[in-house]
Amino acid sequence: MSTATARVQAAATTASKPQGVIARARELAPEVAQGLGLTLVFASVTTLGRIVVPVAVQQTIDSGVRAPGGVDAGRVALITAAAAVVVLLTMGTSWLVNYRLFRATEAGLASLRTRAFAHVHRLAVLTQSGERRGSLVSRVTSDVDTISTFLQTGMVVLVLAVGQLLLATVLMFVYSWQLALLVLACFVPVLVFRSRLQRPVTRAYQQVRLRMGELLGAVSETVVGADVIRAHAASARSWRSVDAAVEAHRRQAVRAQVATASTFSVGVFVSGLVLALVVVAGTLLGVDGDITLGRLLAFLFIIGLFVMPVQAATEVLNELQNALAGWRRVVELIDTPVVVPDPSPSDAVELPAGPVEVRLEGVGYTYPGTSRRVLSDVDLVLPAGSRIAVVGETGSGKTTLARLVTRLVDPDAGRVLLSGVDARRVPEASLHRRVVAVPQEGFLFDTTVGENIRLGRPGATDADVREALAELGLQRWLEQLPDGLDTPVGQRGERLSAGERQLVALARAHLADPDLLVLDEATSSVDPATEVRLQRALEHVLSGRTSVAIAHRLSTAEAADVVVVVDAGRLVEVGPASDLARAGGPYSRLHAAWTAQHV
Ligand SMILES: Nc1ncnc2c1ncn2[C@@H]1O[C@H](COP(=O)(O)OP(=O)(O)OP(=O)(O)O)[C@@H](O)[C@H]1O
Repeated sequence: MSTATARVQAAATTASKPQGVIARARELAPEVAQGLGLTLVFASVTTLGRIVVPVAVQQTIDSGVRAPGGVDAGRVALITAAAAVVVLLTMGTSWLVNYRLFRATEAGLASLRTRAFAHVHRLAVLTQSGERRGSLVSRVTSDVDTISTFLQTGMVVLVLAVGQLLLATVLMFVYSWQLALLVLACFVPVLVFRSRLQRPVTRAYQQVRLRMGELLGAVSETVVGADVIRAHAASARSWRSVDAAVEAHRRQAVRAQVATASTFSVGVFVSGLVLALVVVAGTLLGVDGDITLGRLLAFLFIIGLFVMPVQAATEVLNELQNALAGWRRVVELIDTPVVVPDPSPSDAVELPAGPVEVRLEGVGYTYPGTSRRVLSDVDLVLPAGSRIAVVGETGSGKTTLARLVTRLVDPDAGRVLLSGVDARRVPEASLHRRVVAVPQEGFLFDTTVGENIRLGRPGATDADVREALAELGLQRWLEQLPDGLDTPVGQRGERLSAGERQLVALARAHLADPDLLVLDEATSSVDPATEVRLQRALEHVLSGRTSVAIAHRLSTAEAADVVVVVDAGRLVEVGPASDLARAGGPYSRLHAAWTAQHV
């Protein structure tokens, strides 16, 4: 087991216990607990305020309306006014409790979201890749939402409910221990029964969420793959899968609602029954002179105060479980070690100025979670300022080589030296200012052409962007665009052609002006005019700096100073294109195949 995997597992184990999750969550979002003490004081005042009404009823009746000397109107007015003041005060403290909790939790959750998002970015490209990307996003969005639901609504309810339950119980015993025992005798079995009944309800809702996830998956697949679906006339098939997912969700939601309604009805039935029993038993006690009318009426109010928290607490305990599960997933994400960690400040070294020399010494690499070595024993020196083309069959390891050179991954054997410095010792921020990678399909953001190019050098002016385009010979292309630099590119750049997207990606790299450029040449075919533009732009982008191009075109390989041939994870040939073409090895076969394509 690798140390990284061991660390992930250790983090997951510590955080899997509820205390562990809560302790780690407090470290990650300390704002949530800030001022909690005062909030709890306000919550206690609010709870105390709730018992004012039954006490006022009892006092009004027993010592006001049924006062020994007849109705004491002054006393009734005094009690009513006092009760009104306390109720108003309670309204204020209840507002304060909510406000303070919202403010603290929003601050905590905002920093948790930021940390989680930042961590997702820092995780290796590999950890983010594939189906995990969706689940990472859901951790930062829906998992944090379950936490916020509990903290902002559930926690207040829970704190108030516990206080209210205790106060109501004490008050019931103060007014009539016999009736209090009667109420408890009815509710204890209900509590036991409800917690049993709650489990299937929880499970049913988990299933509902699962079905909702499947439904969203089915719908998003039909939206994202709309073109393919239409092109293959496969709409019927996709609608069938969406329909099936909608139906599965509907059935599960009904099942969950039926289960909830059953537990709710039991609660309503028992509260009604208890009220009736208390009225009967209270009347009998009253006849015997054991309870006053005021106390009996107050008691009926208190039953309400007792029932409400019992019902609310069971529901909130559910939310608490969801929130704990949410915390656990977010904490696990944040505690997942970064696969390419930044060096410690004492170990950090900046790259020397000027074009970068790349040296690979005994480099080997195996993707995490796999056992096949995709690169082995790679020894290679790429002189500063030279132009290198990497060629090889699909799956031979070219992209992996590029990832190692740009430090998107670290080798598990050997080392990568950039201008003599181990890439692991160069801080990420400065490394990526000097070393820029241009992927095959450069991602375009849903903004203008100018903004997308400016991404290469934030702070560049429009004039800088125009100058970069002019240097690449793209002035005429820019003039053709409907709004010049302000032309919107659409989502993922879909309003531009594939070739134009590549032009934007090249301009972005040129503006960044790196000392080492690693480029995965696009394979998508473009029209001849754009092809010429691309070739010319590429020439400019690559000149004057060290460049490593994963070449898919003969022209790129032939223009390079050095061609590196990768085959099944090994370097099999290195040398000038003209020499390799005559050597009769793998490159000459590739060269022959390319030439045949162009005949
Ligand atoms: N993220 C990954 N996880 C696991 N295996 C991977 C991953 N990326 C690539 N591989 C495997 O590593 C091997 C080399 O892949 P690589 O992408 O480096 O090849 P390539 O030469 O760039 O291919 P192409 O020309 O098709 O882009 C392949 O067998 C591939 O299946």
